[in-house]
Amino acid sequence: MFRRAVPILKGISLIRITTRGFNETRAAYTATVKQPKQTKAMPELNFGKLFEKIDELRPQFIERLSKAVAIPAVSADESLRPMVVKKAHFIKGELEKLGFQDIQMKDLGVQPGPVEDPNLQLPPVVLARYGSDPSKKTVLLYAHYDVQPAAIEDGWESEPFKLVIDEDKQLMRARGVTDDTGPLNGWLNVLEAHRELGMDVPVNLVMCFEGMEESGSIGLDKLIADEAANYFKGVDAVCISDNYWLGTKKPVLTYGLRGCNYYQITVEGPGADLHSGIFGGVIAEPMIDLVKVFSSLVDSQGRILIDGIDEMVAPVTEKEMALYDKIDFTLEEMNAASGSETCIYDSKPDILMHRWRYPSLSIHGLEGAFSTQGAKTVIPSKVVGKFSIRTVPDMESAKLDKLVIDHCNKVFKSLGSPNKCKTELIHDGSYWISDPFNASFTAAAKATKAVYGVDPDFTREGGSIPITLTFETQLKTNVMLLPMGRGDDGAHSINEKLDLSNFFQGMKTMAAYLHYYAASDEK
Ligand SMILES: C[C@H](N)C(=O)N[C@@H](Cc1c[nH]cn1)C(=O)O
Ligand SMILES: [Zn+2]
Ligand SMILES: [Zn+2]
Repeated sequence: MFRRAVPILKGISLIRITTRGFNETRAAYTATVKQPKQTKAMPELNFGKLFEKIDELRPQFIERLSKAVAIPAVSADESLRPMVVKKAHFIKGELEKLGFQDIQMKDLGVQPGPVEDPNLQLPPVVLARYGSDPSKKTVLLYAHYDVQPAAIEDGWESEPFKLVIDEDKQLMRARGVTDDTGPLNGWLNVLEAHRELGMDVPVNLVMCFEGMEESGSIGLDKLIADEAANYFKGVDAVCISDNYWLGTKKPVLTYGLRGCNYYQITVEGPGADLHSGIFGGVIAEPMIDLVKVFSSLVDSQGRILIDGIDEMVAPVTEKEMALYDKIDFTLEEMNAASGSETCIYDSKPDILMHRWRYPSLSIHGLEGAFSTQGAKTVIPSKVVGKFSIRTVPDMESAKLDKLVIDHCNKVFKSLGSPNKCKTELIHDGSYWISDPFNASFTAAAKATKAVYGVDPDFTREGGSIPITLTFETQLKTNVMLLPMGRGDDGAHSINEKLDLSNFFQGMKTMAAYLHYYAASDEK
């Protein structure tokens, strides 16, 4: 290793250090992707002032987050679509205040697929730039401003759309704090800290914030394809902060995601909901048919029962197996995150493989059925069941759809029911797996070390960010996932939280990442 002083970025001192290669975890990654190529020199930077400023701006950052999470931008709820649009405008306002340029609200048109309102408009994609210096690299920062549904009756300790700071636990609670309003705000705050310090932002920024991620990123693929040679021209790297550490202690960088194909099964028969005392045992009940079809999809050990799916999954290699033991994660962390001891597997490799590299099928819910307290003796006339399959290499989406729909049709036919049954895809998003041996991952690893004092683990994510592969293929760039929150944050669940330390350390990591990436010899 050698050190030599190199020119100083405004406000940041810089010492160049050659890197010697890759740690074991990263070397083991070769199991599933290409061989690593050596990344050249990466400088050491001093972030003292920048990190102090991020801490100092705490009241402003909490206020911005509090305003953002107060807007119930639930993309899955058609009746809340105006709120999703309101949040887009809130973000636009913040971008304007922070001096972003070329801010555009991209209209994606009418929402396709099964919707109640055939004229339902998709929420806009918010685009903005900061800087256009041809001598700098350009980083595209993607995040989503929509959130999952949430209601206090689900068991929240406090109103889901009101930011609560729990001083005892040193955390913030509200829908979206970790997924993904907190990280989205993180990028705005990083920019604010630079401006407050009069510090040069070391890269050009292109922001891309969407409002349909939680509903399959409908409409965004086309926008990215259309803008690849326009708004997104010159993007060198894409950074997404929209997932979580695997556990609660060790920071991670993420190089893979599962995909998600989301389906609905509609079973209908009687002309109206009926009295079960009058019609029970006499007419064919849609709910009974639906439960039969549901039960044919998956067993209680999580095994998918649809023929042909297992055959599409890429085989496990020895090299890949060696990777799992090195990851910092325990069954106890898994249980703590689920709030139970209901895990199907007890070994770390089994848990990780079933979370990252095998498909899973989840049954999410029902429309049209009696669902409140009490004992209503009704036969629902039409029920719509929702389920999804998390997809992995090498599953093909269209082939999977055919297997799923043929399976449901076959099982329904075998029931001999006079009802009607239709299975359809609501949305899909591809899995993604990348080569983490590039300048963007190296910069993020350096940033993580600078903030947390440890090397990050390199992980895959069981969840999905549907647009990731599209960025990679359309912009022909690397994508790097830089999570802010922890594995026990309760994303999509009740009492979603973000630890204050993760918010502030996360913003410091984001800031440091931009500087390390700018200073890297490679793109
Ligand atoms: C990981 C990310 N924060 C997330 O929660 N993604 C959603 C996206 C989604 C919704 N429907 C299909 N994909 C998820 O993984 O559920
Ligand atoms: Zn998300
Ligand atoms: Zn989510």
